[in-house]
Amino acid sequence: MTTAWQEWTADDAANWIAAPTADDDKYTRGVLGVVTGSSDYPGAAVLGVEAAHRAGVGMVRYIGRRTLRQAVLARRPEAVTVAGRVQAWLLGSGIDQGRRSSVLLGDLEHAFTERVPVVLDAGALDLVGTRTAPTVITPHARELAKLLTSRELPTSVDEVRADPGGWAERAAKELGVAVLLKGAVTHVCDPDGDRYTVTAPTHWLATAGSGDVLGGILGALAATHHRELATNATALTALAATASWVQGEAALRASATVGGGPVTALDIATAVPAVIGALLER
Ligand SMILES: NC(=O)C1=CN([C@@H]2O[C@H](COP(=O)(O)OP(=O)(O)OC[C@H]3O[C@@H](n4cnc5c(N)ncnc54)[C@H](OP(=O)(O)O)[C@@H]3O)[C@@H](O)[C@H]2O)[C@@H](O)CC1
Ligand SMILES: Nc1ncnc2c1ncn2[C@@H]1O[C@H](COP(=O)(O)OP(=O)(O)O)[C@@H](O)[C@H]1O
Repeated sequence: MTTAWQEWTADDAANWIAAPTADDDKYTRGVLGVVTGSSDYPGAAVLGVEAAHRAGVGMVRYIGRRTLRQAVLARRPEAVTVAGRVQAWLLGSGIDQGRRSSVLLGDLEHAFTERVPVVLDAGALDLVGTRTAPTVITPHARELAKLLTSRELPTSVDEVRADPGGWAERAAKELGVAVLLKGAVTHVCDPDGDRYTVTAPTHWLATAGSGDVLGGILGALAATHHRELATNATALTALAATASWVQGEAALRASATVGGGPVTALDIATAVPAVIGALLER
């Protein structure tokens, strides 16, 4: 029997926020490794790292070429640009799949060898299934259509948009990973049959870089729940729904501060701590 899609709520999201304790340090709280951005899209690297910090990760290790490291550090001096151990990876935002250098491809593939949870976005989506690490993919409709077509499940962006839940489910089953399909209603599901929708509370969310912010939030949540994910990979699905909920609520809050007006991706990231604070108070 197929279960209905369940709308993710504030109470659901509140169950998936990890607050630090007296026993914690930055490492136990979770370190997120990030391989994102490119000379075409340096901003995606900045936005993802910014959002991860705002979502309460212990530390971010950003891996990328010098100009990207400089851009990230200009916004977030807290970021560490030295390779080392991480508890989760965020890969691909702002990367063009067709223009990956061998060094970049090496960095992306190396991330997979560690068997820690991986968030795959944009230019790293094609790596799905190449390793067994717990994985969540975060495509929009066009990216999902392209990915499925490349895996001998031909479809089009129009077909995905007409039945986003159906295609998200098919992708989860075919690829064997959790899927977060972005849209005005975001569909999150996994091969085990967990199925959640997250309805955007404001359409101002649809702004350039908003998805890069989502990737940072989700990466941070995966890193801060690394212990739980080690024994329960399906937690990644709940964390993905939570990240989408936090992103939407942050956009709503940011918009409220300007009388319901427009927000930028950076505004969304900046509003994330207040959303997390409110969830912890519930
Ligand atoms: N600040 C940053 O660093 C940002 C970085 N970003 C990063 O960018 C990367 C690419 O992500 P994406 O989703 O934009 O690209 P993609 O899936 O290839 O789709 C392209 C499609 O869009 C269409 N299209 C283009 N212009 C259009 C127009 N004016 N009006 C209408 N349609 C238009 C175009 O159609 P065409 O022009 O070919 O007809 C094509 O179908 C990704 O890595 C992401 O992380 C973003 O987050 C933004 C902020
Ligand atoms: N009409 C809409 N209303 C509200 N949110 C939307 C709408 N369309 C898209 N979104 C959200 O906006 C974000 C766009 O992300 P994405 O497509 O990756 O763009 P970008 O690559 O510019 O970051 C996603 O989180 C998606 O769920």
